[in-house]
Amino acid sequence: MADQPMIYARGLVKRFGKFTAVDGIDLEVAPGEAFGFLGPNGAGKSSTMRMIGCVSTPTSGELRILGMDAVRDGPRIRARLGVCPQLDNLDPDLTVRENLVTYARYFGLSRAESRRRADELLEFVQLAERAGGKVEPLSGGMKRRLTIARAMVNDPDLVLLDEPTTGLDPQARHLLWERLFRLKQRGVTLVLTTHYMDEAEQLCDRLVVMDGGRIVAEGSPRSLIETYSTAEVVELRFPGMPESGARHAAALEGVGKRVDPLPDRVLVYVDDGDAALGEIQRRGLEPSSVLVRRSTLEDVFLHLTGRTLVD
Ligand SMILES: Nc1ncnc2c1ncn2[C@@H]1O[C@H](COP(=O)(O)OP(=O)(O)OP(=O)(O)O)[C@@H](O)[C@H]1O
Repeated sequence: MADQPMIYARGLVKRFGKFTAVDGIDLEVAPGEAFGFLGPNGAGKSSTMRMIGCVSTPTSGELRILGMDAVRDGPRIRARLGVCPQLDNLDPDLTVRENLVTYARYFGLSRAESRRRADELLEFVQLAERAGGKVEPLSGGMKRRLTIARAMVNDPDLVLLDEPTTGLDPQARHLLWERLFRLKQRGVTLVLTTHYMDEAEQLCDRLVVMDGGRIVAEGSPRSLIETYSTAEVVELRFPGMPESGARHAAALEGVGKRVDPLPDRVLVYVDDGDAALGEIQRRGLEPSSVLVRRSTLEDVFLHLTGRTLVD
């Protein structure tokens, strides 16, 4: 049981009519891992998560969650999952604490146990002082934290988070990441979807990059960057872009390992940013702005698909 994967999928497919949203994916998530699905809108991340959460039936393929069959054992699996959906579905008529207590009661906890569990979780997500207030006035970040607390009510083995920080401001995102990191430290297996490369880099031990319903790459953030990108990226903006982009990209050929013209900038993939800047100067190119940065998962995605993660 200890070595059994939390999630095991082989040839997993989800079709909606003739449309294939998830196109034969293989997955294994180990206990205690923080695992991510990174991809743009429409990549098939949510469709996969809904099958893992046993609220959507696979069209074909094998899917085992916590060692059980996702189709046959749905109710038993769901009882041991924590689910944080993309849209918060908190009850606006209840107080913050009552949202958790009501949920805990579904899982068979007594009223006293439910209140104790709710207070402990509100402490954990730093909402204790809002316990008696209504949900409505909470900020977006607070509502997300409350949704995460609710997902933890049944002390789940596996927590599924669908785009946990979409729509939140940077401060709220960082606070949420910090709390999720604590959960990970407690040994909870986290599975999340995101189209934010920084979120995937911060939280995930391992991830799959999804595009068009398929897995296009898999590994740790670091190994993906090492495999599919270079150590550094030089970002150059030129006057007259986007029209002048192709011309400037051609003039940059050979400066690094790869040149990618985007509408608003040209990316040059290099091992050594300083050496590349020297070469750019020698070639007499005159960008209006220059930035040297380290490679990210966004660069990996661009390399694999020719597109950016977020439009
Ligand atoms: N119930 C449905 N009926 C028909 N098509 C669907 C349904 N659910 C999802 N799709 C389609 O399947 C594709 C994958 O959707 P999915 O929500 O899994 O993508 P995603 O990667 O999670 O993107 P997002 O970030 O927008 O949630 C999309 O083209 C979507 O329109």
